[in-house]
Amino acid sequence: MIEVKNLKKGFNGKTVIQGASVTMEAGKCNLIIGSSGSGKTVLMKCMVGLFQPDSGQILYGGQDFTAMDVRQKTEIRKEIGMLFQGSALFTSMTVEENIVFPLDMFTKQTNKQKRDRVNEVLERVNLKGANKKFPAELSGGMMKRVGIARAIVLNPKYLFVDEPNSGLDPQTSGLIDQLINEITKEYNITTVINTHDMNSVMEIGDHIIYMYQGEKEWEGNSKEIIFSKNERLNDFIFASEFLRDAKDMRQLEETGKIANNRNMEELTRDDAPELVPPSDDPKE
Ligand SMILES: Nc1ncnc2c1ncn2[C@@H]1O[C@H](COP(=O)(O)OP(=O)(O)OP(=O)(O)O)[C@@H](O)[C@H]1O
Repeated sequence: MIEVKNLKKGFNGKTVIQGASVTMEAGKCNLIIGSSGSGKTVLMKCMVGLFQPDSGQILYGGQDFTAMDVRQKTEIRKEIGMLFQGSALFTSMTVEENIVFPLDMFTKQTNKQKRDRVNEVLERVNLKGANKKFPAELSGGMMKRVGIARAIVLNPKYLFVDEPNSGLDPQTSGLIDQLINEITKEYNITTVINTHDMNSVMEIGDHIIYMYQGEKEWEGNSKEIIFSKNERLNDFIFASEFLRDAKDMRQLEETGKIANNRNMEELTRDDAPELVPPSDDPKE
């Protein structure tokens, strides 16, 4: 679990994060959403220690990361896996060399142990045997999977993923989301994802934080987001006409004003009660 308490961060006198408080839960995909410039990346960079907050606290498993010295912060960083935009693979290194990099940095494992671990994570991301390939030989989705393999090679407790679906087609995006979601549950990782992708929000949004102008405006899960009454959030997620229509349909279904498929089956059974159209008479 990661707790962010009253976090503030600004640049050149302009406050970007205005006292955000939020908890990232273990074993869940915690999604940060919000329009461009709302502070999602700055919040994430503060959490992983790439930016020093102006004030507030970030607690990893109850320990205050912001108050730690360099040695203590390094210990926490060993527990953090990161996948930032574009996969950020080293292009001159093979897949295996890319994945072994954190093991070289942070462990004293033997070559055999490292090779075994690389093979294990490659298998986990369905890239068995891709060890000797170079990034240029891989598709965008495969590169993301190598990035995920590298991010989990140290068995992290925390996983940070920035825009996992950027540059991917919808189907590949779905597969990457699925993989991140499975890994999160399998290893009980606290996963934090910055995303603009509404499919991800609906598919893997165990816990969603909506940022608006540097503050947490709303939080909830993928079921609650559809019924939220928060106007700013609704303007953001239902920006497209299509999604607005889909939302209206879903609300009507939920409130029983229209028959969904299941109701329709029940209503058309031979023994179903006779359908009586609703009356327009205001007295009834
Ligand atoms: N290093 C920096 N120096 C100065 N200002 C910065 C810096 N990093 C971010 N900002 C400013 O902080 C604000 C929030 O930026 P941030 O990148 O967090 O937005 P975002 O919500 O992640 O946007 P996007 O969805 O486009 O990635 C922006 O106004 C940006 O210009």
